[in-house]
Amino acid sequence: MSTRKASLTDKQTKNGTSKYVLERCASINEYYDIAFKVMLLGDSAVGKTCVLVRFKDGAFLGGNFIATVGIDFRNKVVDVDNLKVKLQIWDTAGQERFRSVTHAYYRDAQALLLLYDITSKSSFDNIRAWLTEIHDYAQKDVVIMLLGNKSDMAAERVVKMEEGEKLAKEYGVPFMETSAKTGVNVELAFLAIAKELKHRATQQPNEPKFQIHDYIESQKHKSGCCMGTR
Ligand SMILES: Nc1nc2c(ncn2[C@@H]2O[C@H](COP(=O)(O)OP(=O)(O)OP(=O)(O)O)[C@@H](O)[C@H]2O)c(=O)[nH]1
Repeated sequence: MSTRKASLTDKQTKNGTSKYVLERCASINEYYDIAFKVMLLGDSAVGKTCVLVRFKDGAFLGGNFIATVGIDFRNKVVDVDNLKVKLQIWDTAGQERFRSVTHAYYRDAQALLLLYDITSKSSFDNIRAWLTEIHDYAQKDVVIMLLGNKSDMAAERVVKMEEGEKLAKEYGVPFMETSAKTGVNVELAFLAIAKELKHRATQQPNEPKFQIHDYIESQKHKSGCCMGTR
């Protein structure tokens, strides 16, 4: 598939860390009970690839920024209430010229992580346009989460956390600030999504609905870390 010109592979090869490619191959056969497709969306350079690599490998892809070409994916299996949940996470190119490629993938996604960069006002202002695209191309009941990334860059911040919260509230979606560099809230974001999707897929009629906002709040308090989570 020509459009899956592996962005991660490109980046990793250029950074001399091709072990990621091998790890991806090894993980393909990992056992799982249930699988979901998750997509990362947002402007170019907001940190989508770095958030994915942080979640998958616990590492930060620093150094020169190399834009994703087209779309690529990586798998990660997480435990949710004694079930192995495989997240197939699609990393999309934020650049406008790849938009028609990524549109084709929206309809298969059960969850979308929509990112902006807290040091980039334009990436935040474009969130409304991204939500319009989501409305046009994604499934009606897709799970959406808004992430304000690069929370470690406090000195360069131009988007207040309250602005992110307000926008998320307006659209009724969960929100948190993340840092692919320090790892703050990255795992929590994906786990919350995995739990929501698992509950939707397996919920019995008399079972209470999973409350993703409450879950995020409870985890935030449990970890004693509240920086950047709402
Ligand atoms: N300080 C800091 N830098 C980050 C963070 N996340 C990403 N970056 C940097 O931001 C730049 C862009 O990151 P990418 O993950 O490649 O951005 P992207 O959204 O995948 O960009 P496209 O592939 O063009 O869509 C890189 O130089 C990263 O090192 C973060 O949380 N903190």
